[in-house]
Amino acid sequence: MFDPSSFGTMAEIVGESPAFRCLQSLVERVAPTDHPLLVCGPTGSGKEVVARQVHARSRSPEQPFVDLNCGAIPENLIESELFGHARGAFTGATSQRPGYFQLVGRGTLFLDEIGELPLALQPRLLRVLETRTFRPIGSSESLRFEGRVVAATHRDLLAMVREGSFREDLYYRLAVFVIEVPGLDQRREDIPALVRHFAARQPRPLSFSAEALERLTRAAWPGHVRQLRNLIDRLGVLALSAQIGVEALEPFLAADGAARAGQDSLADALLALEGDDKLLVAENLLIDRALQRSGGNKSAAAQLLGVGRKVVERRLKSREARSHEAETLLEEGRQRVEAAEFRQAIPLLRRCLEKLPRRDDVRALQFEAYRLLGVSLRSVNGWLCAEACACYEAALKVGEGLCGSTELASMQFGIWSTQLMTLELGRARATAQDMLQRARDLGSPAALDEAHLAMVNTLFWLGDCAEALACLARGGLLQGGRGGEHNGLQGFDLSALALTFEGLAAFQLGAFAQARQALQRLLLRVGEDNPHAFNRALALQGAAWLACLFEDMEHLGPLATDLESLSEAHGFTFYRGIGQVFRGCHIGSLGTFDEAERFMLEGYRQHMLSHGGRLFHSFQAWQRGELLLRAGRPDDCERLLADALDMALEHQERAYLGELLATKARARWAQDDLDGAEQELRSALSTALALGSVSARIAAATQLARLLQQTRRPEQAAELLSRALRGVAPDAPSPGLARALRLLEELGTRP
Ligand SMILES: Nc1ncnc2c1ncn2[C@@H]1O[C@H](COP(=O)(O)OP(=O)(O)OP(=O)(O)O)[C@@H](O)[C@H]1O
Repeated sequence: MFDPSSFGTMAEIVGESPAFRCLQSLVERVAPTDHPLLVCGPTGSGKEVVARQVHARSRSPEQPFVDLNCGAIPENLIESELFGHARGAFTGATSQRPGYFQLVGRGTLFLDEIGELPLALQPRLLRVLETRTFRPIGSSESLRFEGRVVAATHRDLLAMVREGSFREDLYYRLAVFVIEVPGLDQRREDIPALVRHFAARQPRPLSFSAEALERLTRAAWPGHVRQLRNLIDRLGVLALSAQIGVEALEPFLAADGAARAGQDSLADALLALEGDDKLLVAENLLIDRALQRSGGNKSAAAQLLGVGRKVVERRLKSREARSHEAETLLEEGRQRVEAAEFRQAIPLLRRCLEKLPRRDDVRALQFEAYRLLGVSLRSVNGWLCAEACACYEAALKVGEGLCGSTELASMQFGIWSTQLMTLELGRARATAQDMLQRARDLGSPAALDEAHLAMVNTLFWLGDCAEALACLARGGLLQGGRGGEHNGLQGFDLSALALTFEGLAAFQLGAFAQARQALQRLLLRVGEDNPHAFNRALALQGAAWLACLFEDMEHLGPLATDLESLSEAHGFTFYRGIGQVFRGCHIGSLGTFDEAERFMLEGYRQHMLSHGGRLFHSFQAWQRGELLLRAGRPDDCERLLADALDMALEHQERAYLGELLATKARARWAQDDLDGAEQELRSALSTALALGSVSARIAAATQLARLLQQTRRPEQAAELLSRALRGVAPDAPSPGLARALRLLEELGTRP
């Protein structure tokens, strides 16, 4: 609602967990831009608090923060609330009334529950975002919208787009930056600080014993921070003493649980249980619980269940028969897997899982069945198979506390790598977070190094290079971990991966000397005699990638060829694809455009995309776009990059977002659309600033300065370029920086 008292106020925001820090670092970077934002997260997780924080850190915190809940206002009123109306616009409009687009001024319009915005109004909101103008109902005059829209939702908007209840074009307009607020279950480390924060706000400040805090940290919070805050508020009023121990807490937690244990939620919980036949699952649960409560006495259990003893006996018998059948199927499945007959193993293991009851005493069988099914599916369908990944996830869940932690950590690595390859970056980050936790509990340096690298790799693709470098530093993995072997649980050479991501992240952050050092170290590793083919491929990949960024064609050619042939010989399909893309980059630099394009297309489509892998798409699209520009095909380049941008936005893959935007802008320029190119270059520049990508900032600013120079605005060009280069160390410059410095001199300004 419009609340003038809320100008610039910011609720205190509490959180220190890695997931929360990630969120904060994104907020810091996007807040000072004027891009629309989409804040996602479960109900009660703190989306509005984050939106207020964005406002408080925006360029105009003194302007209003206007909050409209799209789900709470009747459909027929939303339009006039948003746009306002002229006098006499409709019956009852006795005077002119300004809408939120006007009232917000240069402030923030927070559209909560954007998923509830009626379909009919969605194109109108899109128009405002695109043209920055709007017309009140019944008025002939257009007004300018000068504020910024921050939308929030707890719904899966992309799923709504797919089913047609939310417009795709509006989604992409809003989702340039998506801020995902993690639920409390993904940041339990924050619970103690939140408890203390809410406790201190009570009229009678509360204090909690260590055990009570521990109990709260372990409890389930389906209503997230709001539910936790409500519980502390209730304790503040009703607890007998201000010192809260576990005994004082327990009744409140139980009441909280009971309050939500309505019949609907009970049924929902049963429906969410695993197994195809939910009725059978529910029946088993009831029988087991009744037997447990009656100490195994079947007559007493039958009484509790409200049936005769014979019924209980019959059900138990048929259950035993099913278990026996499941065991036989599992044994047959195992034999098939051992004989590498994976295709035949799959139906056996599927049937085994159908027959197994969901009971604690058969967890070991379930774990084994899921694990073997995962292995078989992966062997038949490749390691990006979603069902295989789901099997590993299920095995991980039932295997918790049952089998060796190292085995579980390996399984989690498999899940993470599939999520990363398929660009499910939000889920990959959550898995990497769990991996870190598990590795710490396990106390295994190899698992910890692996988990750190999983996080670094994910952060890089999410476009958070500063956090990626910080994570490498926290894991002691800068400069490849300096000395000592760094092999993960899977036996990979983690030092080569650490150097690769250090180099890539440093390059994006403008720390070119650090990036060059990483390249040198990788080149040394490539030169070493390495009997482990996969580890050699990792080092080749890193070196080739950095050589490509530094336009070091002398090294790139042989590195790319080696990577391609080594991967082909050993069946590393994905790396073969990467090798071909780099070869394309090298051949393109020699001016053989058609052949270069063929290599790039084949590498990406045949060896990556056709196996479901989408990682690397932005890099290859950027490089292919550059090639098309040089080949004089700007219209093809523009089309390619528009698609690549859609994909990047859909997956929140921001590693090369600024570069994609800048190259696309140049394609428009090459088609003589100077105005369009200028606008897009400005947007590329502000995106690069928001992402903290110095390389993309330099590229966009250099092109924009050239355009300004060409359109007779040399002073503006010099001013813009020297501002963009501020703070960038000129030593060991990247080719892009060297070009920018040359242009600056040409414009008569000293760097
Ligand atoms: N990180 C945090 N630090 C302190 N308080 C928080 C934090 N996150 C949420 N809260 C508090 O939790 C409550 C719920 O937060 P908020 O209203 O922002 O959630 P929401 O995700 O927008 O919920 P909904 O989806 O229902 O609109 C508020 O009282 C808010 O002050």
